[in-house]
Amino acid sequence: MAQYLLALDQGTTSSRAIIFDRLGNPLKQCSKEIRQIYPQPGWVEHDGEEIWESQVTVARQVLTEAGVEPGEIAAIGITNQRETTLIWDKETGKPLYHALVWQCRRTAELCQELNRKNWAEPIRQKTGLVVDAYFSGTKIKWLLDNVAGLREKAEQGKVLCGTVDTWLIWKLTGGRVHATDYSNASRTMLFNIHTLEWDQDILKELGIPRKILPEVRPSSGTFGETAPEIFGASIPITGVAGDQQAALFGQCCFTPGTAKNTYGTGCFMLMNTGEKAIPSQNGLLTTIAWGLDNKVSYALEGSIFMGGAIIQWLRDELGILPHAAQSEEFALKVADTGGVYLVPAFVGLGAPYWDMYARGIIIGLTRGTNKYHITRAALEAIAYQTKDVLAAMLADAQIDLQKLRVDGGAVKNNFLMQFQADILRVTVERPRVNETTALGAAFLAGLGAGYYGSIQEVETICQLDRSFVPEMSPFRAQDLYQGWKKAVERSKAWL
Ligand SMILES: Nc1ncnc2c1ncn2[C@@H]1O[C@H](COP(=O)(O)OP(=O)(O)O)[C@@H](O)[C@H]1O
Ligand SMILES: O=P(O)(O)OC[C@H](O)CO
Repeated sequence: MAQYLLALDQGTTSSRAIIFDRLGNPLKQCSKEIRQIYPQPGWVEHDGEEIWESQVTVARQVLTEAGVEPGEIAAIGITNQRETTLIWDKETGKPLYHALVWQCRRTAELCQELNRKNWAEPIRQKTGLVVDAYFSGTKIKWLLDNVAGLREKAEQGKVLCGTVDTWLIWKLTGGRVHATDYSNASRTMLFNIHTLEWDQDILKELGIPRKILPEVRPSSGTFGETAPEIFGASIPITGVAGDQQAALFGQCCFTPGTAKNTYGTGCFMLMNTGEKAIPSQNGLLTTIAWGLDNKVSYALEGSIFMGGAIIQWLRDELGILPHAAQSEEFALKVADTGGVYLVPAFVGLGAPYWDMYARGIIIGLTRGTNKYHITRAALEAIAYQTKDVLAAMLADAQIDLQKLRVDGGAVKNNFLMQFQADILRVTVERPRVNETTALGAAFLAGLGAGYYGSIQEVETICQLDRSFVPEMSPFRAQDLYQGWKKAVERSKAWL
């Protein structure tokens, strides 16, 4: 009797596998780190074979450790680091180059060229994205232009290309299915998010043959079955979504106006905007949330480069914090930051400022400033950045937000969550299951396999751990936030 769902979560730093029961409880989870390859400053690669090997290893391991037979898995859901691009030989199934990772900046010059050729506006209109090396499109062009013989092979239809989900589907189905889902396609900068087709004009400009790209399918539905030799029995793959969209789904943000923020290394905030693709006037991305029940839902997205990574910096580089978890205790040792602000523009500022020449500052220092003030200022900076993005989102969507759902490694920090609620003036809701990305993939797979009858059934599974309601006076919150805005101005255009 198939009673469980298996989520495969292929992230930037690790491959994970989690088995969930019908009520969304994680039964068992396994993970394996993957190597980060930096061939040149600003270049980031992964080994495609290692992505596959690590993912299949943890999938097998989780089944063994949980004592669950493949036949007890109703369906597999796949979620993945987005934008990262692979290219492989159709015959042998071998990668023809390392995967170019979303963080890789090697195509920045290609993007500037596209901007010079006035592609920014058409690309924004068609794909909802800004022209940036972050997305897959220019990565594919780079591979075709720079890997010897690749363009000819591509023209002859001998190679296949895709994001990490597509690579895993291809491998899991024994090379039978070359497909992706709408949410992943919407991160390539090649996909028209309105007509739901690969865009011929952009493909032509970048010299990418249509035939190397995968078929695009709804996020919930049939993608194929795993080859029997992989797990000892075939398991249907019925859910696929990019990790941030999967987290939005795992947080049950099903209705327009609901939003989640993930506090990991960086922060990614997504708001469901329903069947409307809202163009951003405030530096956010318009993206596809998922395709489900013959409908496509859209989202607005704001990306913050430095989130929990600021805490890692205090720990590893400044050495003033023994463990990330201790940041809460440190912050609570002082009543406030004593007027200190930390603007973590270590790699420039992302949404909504988009200033790549900004650099980090700590400002407002006095003789009385100590490590507790600085730690508190670092945590507060995460909350202020989130407020910046949310303000842009509310301006774009023209709505009011009552609640923000949160997940990721840093949400364990109760001080941060309370301060977030105080600064945003909205209730911050932390879910019972923090593995929302994997849970979202499991939900999509469960719906696609008919394991769950409806989205309403899934909604009953989402449960809260704790809500944080604003306690600080609105005047004080406004005052503090104004200080932040002033500090941000000082960090801009530094280089
Ligand atoms: N208690 C805590 N308070 C603040 N930050 C924390 C805490 N625990 C972990 N973090 C931060 O959360 C991040 C890890 O979260 P995670 O969701 O695992 O990130 P990712 O998926 O990006 O690797 C790290 O940057 C770490 O500094
Ligand atoms: O793998 P993560 O969790 O760092 O997420 C990466 C994002 O999908 C990049 O867009």
